[in-house]
Amino acid sequence: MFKQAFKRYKIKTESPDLQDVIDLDQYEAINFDSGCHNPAIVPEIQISPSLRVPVGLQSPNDWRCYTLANHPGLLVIRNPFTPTGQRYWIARSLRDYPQAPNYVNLDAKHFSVNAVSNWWGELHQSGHKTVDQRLKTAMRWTTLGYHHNWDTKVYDEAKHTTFPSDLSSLCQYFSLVLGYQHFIPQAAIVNYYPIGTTLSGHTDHSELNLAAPLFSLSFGQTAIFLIGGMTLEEQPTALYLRSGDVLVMSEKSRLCYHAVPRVMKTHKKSWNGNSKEMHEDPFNTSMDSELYDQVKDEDFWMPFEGYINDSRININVRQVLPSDVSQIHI
Ligand SMILES: O=C(O)CCC(=O)C(=O)O
Ligand SMILES: [Fe+2]
Repeated sequence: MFKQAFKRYKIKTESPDLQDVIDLDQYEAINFDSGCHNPAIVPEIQISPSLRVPVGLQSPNDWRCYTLANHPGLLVIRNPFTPTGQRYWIARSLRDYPQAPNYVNLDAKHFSVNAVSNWWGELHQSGHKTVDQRLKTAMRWTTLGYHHNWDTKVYDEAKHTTFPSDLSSLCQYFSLVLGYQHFIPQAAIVNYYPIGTTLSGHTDHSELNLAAPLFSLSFGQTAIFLIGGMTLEEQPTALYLRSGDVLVMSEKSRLCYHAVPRVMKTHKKSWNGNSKEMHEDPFNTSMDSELYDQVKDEDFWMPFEGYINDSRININVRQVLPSDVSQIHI
């Protein structure tokens, strides 16, 4: 069931039938227009009044948060970011996160040492369009914090670097707003999806702590995301994940099969536009405030725009260890 659905959306030669793909924006419009109660909207998010909103996010009072009736534990916060906030995370994911000592999929056999250690810096050096294009599309993932070993599917205490504190604060904020008191971001995979690339069906079960939620941030072009059940036999649900969307896999959905069969061009560039900065007293001091200012400048932003115009970025954040454990014991 899962594999058939994956193939149906992936199909390249013709455009797939998108009728069954859940569009949270449409869904809300239809239900509000007809005045009926929307069962997919999580009725209320409990927000602690003492929590200060990080820079680059809208007030949680303005968030729209959805859950799917047949996938308990799956939540989507529909783009809680401001345009500048999106630009900041896009720039961090491209310029900074792929830098050594973080791990990337690029290897020294096929790419220069500089490209492996500083992909974005290297990308604009060659002066050749085809060389740049090859390097641009070759980047598929970087790992942060505990680095997942894709072959053995284990995390290893020896392969551990500092988790970026800005991303940690952001995800901790999301987790607190949603009522998870003890979430500690310890590992992240940043996935890069040039249009035409996919991620096939899998479950994420390598973490020692499978009770903790998983936070998945989407930026750039739109994904069709498939969420299924605990086995590949169950029929998955398809939904659009758009730029800025925050997907949370918790409880029953934490170990469900999921995939990205397609990345589609969007005409709504929600990372462009005026950010209504709503508070003067931003709390996320771990953010790179220089970068936050720079991304507002169109000249500085241009190369990032060039990348995100035909790619999607996903930042996938997990807690690896049980809350009372400080390292992986071998
Ligand atoms: O790109 C996505 O939305 C999902 C990525 C994912 O499932 C993963 O990194 O494990
Ligand atoms: Fe996954």
